Amino acid sequence: MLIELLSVAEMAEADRRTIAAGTPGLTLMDRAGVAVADAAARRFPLATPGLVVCGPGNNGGDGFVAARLLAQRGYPMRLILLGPRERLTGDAAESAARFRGEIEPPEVFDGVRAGFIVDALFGAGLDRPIEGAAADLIARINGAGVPVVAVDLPSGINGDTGQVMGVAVRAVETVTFCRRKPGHLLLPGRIQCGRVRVADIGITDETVTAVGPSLYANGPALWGDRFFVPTLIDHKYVRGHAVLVSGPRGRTGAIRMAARAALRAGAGLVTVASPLDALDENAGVLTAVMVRPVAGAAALSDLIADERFRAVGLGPALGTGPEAAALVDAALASGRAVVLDADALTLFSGRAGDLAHRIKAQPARLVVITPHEGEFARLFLGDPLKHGPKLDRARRAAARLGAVVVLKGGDSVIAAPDGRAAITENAPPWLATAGSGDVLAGIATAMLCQGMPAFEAACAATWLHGESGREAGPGLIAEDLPEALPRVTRALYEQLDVDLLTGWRTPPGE
Ligand SMILES: NC(=O)C1=CN([C@@H]2O[C@H](COP(=O)(O)OP(=O)(O)OC[C@H]3O[C@@H](n4cnc5c(N)ncnc54)[C@H](OP(=O)(O)O)[C@@H]3O)[C@@H](O)[C@H]2O)[C@@H](O)CC1
Ligand SMILES: [K+]
Repeated sequence: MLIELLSVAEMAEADRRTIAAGTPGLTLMDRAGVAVADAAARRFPLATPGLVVCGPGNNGGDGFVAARLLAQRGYPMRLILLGPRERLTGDAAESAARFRGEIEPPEVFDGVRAGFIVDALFGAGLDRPIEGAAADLIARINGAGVPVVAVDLPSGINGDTGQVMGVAVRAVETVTFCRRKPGHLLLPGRIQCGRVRVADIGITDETVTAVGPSLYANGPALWGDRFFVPTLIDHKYVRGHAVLVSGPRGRTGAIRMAARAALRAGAGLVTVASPLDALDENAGVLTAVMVRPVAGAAALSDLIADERFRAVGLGPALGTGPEAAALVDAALASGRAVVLDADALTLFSGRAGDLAHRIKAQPARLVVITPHEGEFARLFLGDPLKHGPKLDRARRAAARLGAVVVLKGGDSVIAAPDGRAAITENAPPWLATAGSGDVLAGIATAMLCQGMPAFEAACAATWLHGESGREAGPGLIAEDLPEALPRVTRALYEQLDVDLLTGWRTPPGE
């Protein structure tokens, strides 16, 4: 699937440019209607009675086209229009005029015997909460117990945010055009969409590029060319030495999981920097991961002054007292790439400005932060940035902090200070388990350690984390995630055409 995601405004701009370049809007609408009719025909046997529910805009226009085509193909079709027919304008009015069947009012809904419904009420033009007759119609659609194919978006889902605008259709399939929109990936939109199909309606790739999208679906197509793959001639220091900073005695498990994940994710060497009182606890159970006694912030500074330590990860069970704060300061003052998670973020509760100040003191250095919603809310306590749609918040936080932000969840959003962002869609529900975030922090540290740029590193880490969750399957505990990474990495190498004997990537055309 194509990786660019277009905002509603970008899609309208691509549409406008395509029309200006000579393709009539009605042609685009016809192609959209064909794609919807094809999707319905693929799903429902011929002669299944269908009901198309049209709204007052161009989404409804697409519905009129689909109804006409399905009727021509032999489906007994009925069509309901919300609002007076005279309100239809432009291409939608023209498409309504070409529809030969009866246009019925919403009141007849309950009397219609349908085997499927095409939802063409609202798409990209939904701009306020749905109330009254429209809300009532959506409730009836959902209550009908009949599969729904949605045109562009399930009506009620905001295309930019994935949020439900009061009420929303629940579809089994959504047919969208040109590229997916953020609302197809962001929750709860993604669930309401069912399967998403992208139809080509003749908007060229050049037009999409010209519109300048900066949002992507997270996957190897986005960052694969920056993913570090070791070759036969590389020694382990090429992959860097990562440091994970342990919490105090009795709270060391989290960092060991992060450390193991970092090693599995390809860091050349991994060291757990351990307070003295926790040394036995850490050393007793670590083997390939090394342990170093690090007595406080000054000792951490000394350790990572060595440039072979490329990346530092800290936060999981670090603590939130002054000693922990000093450790975070030492990491941020070091010039090494840094991943901040959990307690390292809680330490800056309501003080995002202080964190930004520390990060921006070294603008070229890479910082990734991995808050879940609770940590994000604490970080921006009392700040308007705390409110609003997830994608917006992640982007504004990244710009404010000068760091790449991974705002975690079932639809983790990764945002960079330069405005680029990605939405992750491969996380299985069972990935939300104790310690899962610690593992992600470890993988992210490993990606930075291997020299990936911060945005790509964060995207790759989040994707690998999701894949490992899928690979481990239901019932997983966080310890399973690092163990699933080898299989996930092998599959990724295959996808990236990496020769497993040499680590070389197959040249194009080979
Ligand atoms: N872009 C493309 O390339 C192509 C786009 N195409 C299609 O066009 C669709 C976008 O069409 P669109 O812009 O006309 O918007 P649409 O979703 O029909 O809704 C607008 C209407 O709904 C109304 N309305 C809004 N909110 C409301 C509410 N809460 N409650 C009640 N009413 C509400 C609003 O009314 P008003 O605000 O004027 O009162 C207006 O009448 C897009 O999703 C795709 O399917 C294809 O044809 C192919 C090419
Ligand atoms: K719709």
